[in-house]
Amino acid sequence: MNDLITTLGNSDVALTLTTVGVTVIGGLVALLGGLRGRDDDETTPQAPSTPAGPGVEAEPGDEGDAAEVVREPEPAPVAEEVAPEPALDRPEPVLTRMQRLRSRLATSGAFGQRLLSVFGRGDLSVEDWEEIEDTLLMADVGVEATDEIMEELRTQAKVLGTGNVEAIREVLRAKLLELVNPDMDRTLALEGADAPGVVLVVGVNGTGKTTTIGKLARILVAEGRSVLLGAADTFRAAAAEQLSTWGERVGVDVVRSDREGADPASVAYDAVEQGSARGVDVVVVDTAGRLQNKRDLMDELGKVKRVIEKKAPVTETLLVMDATTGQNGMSQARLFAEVVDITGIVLTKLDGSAKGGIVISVQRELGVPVKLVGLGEGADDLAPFDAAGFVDELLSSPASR
Ligand SMILES: Nc1nc2c(ncn2[C@@H]2O[C@H](COP(=O)(O)OP(=O)(O)OP(=O)(O)O)[C@@H](O)[C@H]2O)c(=O)[nH]1
Repeated sequence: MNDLITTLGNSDVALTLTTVGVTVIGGLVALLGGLRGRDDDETTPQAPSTPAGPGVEAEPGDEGDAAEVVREPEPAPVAEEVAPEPALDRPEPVLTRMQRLRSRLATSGAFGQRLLSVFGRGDLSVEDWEEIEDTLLMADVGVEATDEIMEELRTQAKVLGTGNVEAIREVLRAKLLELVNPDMDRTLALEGADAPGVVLVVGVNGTGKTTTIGKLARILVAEGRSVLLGAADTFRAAAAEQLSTWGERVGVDVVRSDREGADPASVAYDAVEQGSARGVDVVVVDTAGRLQNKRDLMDELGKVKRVIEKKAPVTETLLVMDATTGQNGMSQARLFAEVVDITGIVLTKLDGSAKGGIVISVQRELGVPVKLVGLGEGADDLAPFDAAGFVDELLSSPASR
């Protein structure tokens, strides 16, 4: 019908037919919407994105007709929700995305560059060494790793001379690389055995969990995988809405309950069950991260995981962490790690943080690799974490970027 509308739109007669077509679509959509409204108490999958949206939007001169549909008194709220459905996005390929994001990472977390500028002063005073230590601590590298780096720098500075910035850059590069650990396996486990891969996403609300899932869905779609999302953050209805919006943009369905406070484990189960039935490659499940106390969290996340695993094993459990929250974020991360087996960390908001060192401290603390980094609010601002690239950017001079 999409093609039909687009083709017919080139003649006057067709314009009339198109108008009828749009109205019929609007009516059907309203009908479906009405049914959905009555199903409020059930966990219902979102209707798949209809391809009519792009066709209708591409039609020049159709705006008035579409607006008419929206103005109809009866179906108005639903038509309003569905009629302006955007054309499917074409997610940016991962490689392009990484190149674009590297400069943003550099300008935000470049504490390495600040350290090198101190060495550029030549003979270092006690105050200069303190400044180096403070810079590392302020960047959330952590006390232990800071001690290690300081020791290495003091030793090597004696041998190489503090003013030899290029040689010190190499020392610092080697040490940071060792601490970031390029040997950790950062691939996402997305392959289920005779079942979809299941990615469970946990973390405190506000860290960027839902946004990250939206961005991750785009990456997976760009890689040619079929995806289904599960909105098991039932604590806040807006979270499911937000997830649906992300899903619609790349043509990914969302299994959700419209009832606030529905059982998260049952939504998660439905998502995995439907994912299996449809034969999708990956199901990504969003969860609520309220932290009233450890017991509640353990009960809720534990149950979600147990119930999902009646259907298929969870292949990847990602902890989403806000890089700007420093030590507070670290203690939350520790708590989540006690409650579920974290297999990877997503570090968000690295663009707004001068604390790139959190990569080192969180990996060291949890023994789990940072697998993805969020570098902005844009749809394609999520990239796989690349240890060597990260360290190089920390140390690169602004002129070389
Ligand atoms: N600058 C920046 N902002 C981000 C990034 N990731 C997420 N955000 C923003 O952080 C805010 C919170 O993101 P959400 O995805 O709603 O957080 P959440 O953890 O899902 O929280 P709930 O929806 O309450 O469960 C939003 O304004 C996002 O746009 C990032 O990498 N960089």
